[in-house]
Amino acid sequence: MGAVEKAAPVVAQQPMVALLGNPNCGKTALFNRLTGARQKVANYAGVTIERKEGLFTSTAGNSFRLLDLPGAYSLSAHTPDEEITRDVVAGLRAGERSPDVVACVVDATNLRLNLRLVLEIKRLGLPMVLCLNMVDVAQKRGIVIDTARLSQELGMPVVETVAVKTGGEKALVDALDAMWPVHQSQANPLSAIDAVSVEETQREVRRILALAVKDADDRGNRSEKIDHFVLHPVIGPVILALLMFCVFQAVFSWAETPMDMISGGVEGLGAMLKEHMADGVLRSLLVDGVLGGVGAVLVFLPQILILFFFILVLEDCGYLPRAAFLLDRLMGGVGLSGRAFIPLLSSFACAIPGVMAARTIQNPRDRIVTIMIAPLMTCSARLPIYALVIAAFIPDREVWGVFNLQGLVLFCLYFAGIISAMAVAWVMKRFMGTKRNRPLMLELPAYHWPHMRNLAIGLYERAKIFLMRVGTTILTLMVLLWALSSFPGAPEGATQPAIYYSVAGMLGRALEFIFAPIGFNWQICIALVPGMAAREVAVGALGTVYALSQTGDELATSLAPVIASGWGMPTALALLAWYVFAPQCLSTLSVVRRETNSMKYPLIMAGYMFALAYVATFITYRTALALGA
Ligand SMILES: Nc1nc2c(ncn2[C@@H]2O[C@H](COP(=O)(O)OP(=O)(O)OP(=O)(O)O)[C@@H](O)[C@H]2O)c(=O)[nH]1
Ligand SMILES: [Mg+2]
Repeated sequence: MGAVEKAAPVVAQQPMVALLGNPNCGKTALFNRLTGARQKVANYAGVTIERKEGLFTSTAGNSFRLLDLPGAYSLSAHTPDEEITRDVVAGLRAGERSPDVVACVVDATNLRLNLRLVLEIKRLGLPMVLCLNMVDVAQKRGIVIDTARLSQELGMPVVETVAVKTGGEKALVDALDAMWPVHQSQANPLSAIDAVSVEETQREVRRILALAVKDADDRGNRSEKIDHFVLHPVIGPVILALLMFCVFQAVFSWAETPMDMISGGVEGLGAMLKEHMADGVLRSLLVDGVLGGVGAVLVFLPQILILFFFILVLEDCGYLPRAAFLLDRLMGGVGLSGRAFIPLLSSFACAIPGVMAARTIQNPRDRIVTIMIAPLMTCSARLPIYALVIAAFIPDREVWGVFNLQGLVLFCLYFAGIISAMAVAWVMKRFMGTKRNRPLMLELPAYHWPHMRNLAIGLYERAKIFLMRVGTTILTLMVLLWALSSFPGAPEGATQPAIYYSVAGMLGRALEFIFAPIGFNWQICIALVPGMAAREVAVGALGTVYALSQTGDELATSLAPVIASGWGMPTALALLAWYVFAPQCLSTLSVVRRETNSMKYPLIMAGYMFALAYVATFITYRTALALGA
């Protein structure tokens, strides 16, 4: 081997270091710590699995490229994620440079599971360094690892890292520096891995563990004590429900001040424009189109961030896999596997990553059903609509002394989405024929306090995505809608506001035939048209439509009071029901087409969701009318 290495030339550009390891061992945390903001996120060519690459410069001034690979349990790939990881390290992916160094990241508290992959990768013969990550947790649990011995047994440098601590990555950087200059090398064929049986690998893992690791008696540790309650068959679900409940309460009560500040700012800006600009087309475009539309969506940033703050905290401290575990039985009841939990949970952010995450489900029927119900989970784009209508119609008061009524309604809307998703899954499973599912086997990580840096990065990314959408898609659609709503102008002797006679007004009135039975007026109908492209656009559209509907010269203040005086309670409830079900997101439908590689599923999805939406809205509206709400 030495002779071969001497002959190999030094890597010409910056060497490529690949971070590889089991899911959840801290690769991404390490990646973020090493690269900071110097990262590029894209997809692997032809598939929708995220590819993260970054750059970093070591203390010695050497510069490396870093690749964050999808987590894998084994190189004999079982899931599309694992396939990518295998192909990239083995240099089998066209257009993808194979790594020059593999930094294998392992969870130091779970070497028994993690070392198997290490041994597999070692057989590829690439230069390697082993990162014992989470040594902070290992230490606390009294796990003592003899790194020198481990390094000797594995035949590679072994370093200890704490990816969530400043400076916790230093040992890895030093180890990479020690490998400088990096020589070109070629991975052995994958058959080298298959040649060794799983049992043999397992035996080798046990042998090494016996030599290098002393595990203090693990029983009675903190996580297990906590899990005694959290995973309890009765107490567990109660805790889960309470937690979720508090989250939705907070979404309303904490967001109030920042929302007031944003809408105050938007209004102030509008007032300033009105004062300093002559009345005319440009002023109307800026005030009614841009500020009225975009401003109406922008105020929901605080609520979205608060919701994600909680989701990220729960994920980071290790609660989410437990929730999956708790819900496995519930999902089993409708014929879904617990594996569907993660895709469905992601769908609360947005159905698109959810649909893509369904790739990790091996059973094709389960996968299809999961994809089909993902858009029923309440995505963050619905939040603006829900929040707007709730703020306008649901009184902000206490119920039973503890709960805030607005939060309670929001909770119910989320719940309605979940329940109907389960019902649809159950029906689809009937149609497709049933098949028994194996119970969920999940690695439950130890609980730990969430890390500020991870939280901050997660929230920053959410905010960026939201603001990008506001600045691009929503802004464009708003300007377009403003144009459609402004021309042609009102005829002589008009009795209605000008928008009533515009192209959009005509369109809205035409649609009223379909939507009047479920309680929507022509303003809502207009807003639904651009709202077909993406849900939150409808809020902006209502902003524009109502800004242009204002008669006289008074300023269109925030939207909530305007709709509160314009709609009845039945219409408000009907609109909420509509948004629980309506398939108003073209991007989701196109991703479903791509992921299922057929037009059939997006069409079925759009069809069943429209039908559900219409029926649910009809019932809601008629019931509310009958009850005299
Ligand atoms: N205490 C502690 N926690 C860590 C450490 N490294 C990572 N974590 C936490 O472990 C969790 C998983 O980390 P990630 O970086 O997302 O793991 P990953 O390997 O990228 O996971 P996948 O992308 O799903 O394969 C996060 O909650 C981190 O905050 C560490 O060294 N110490
Ligand atoms: Mg990761």
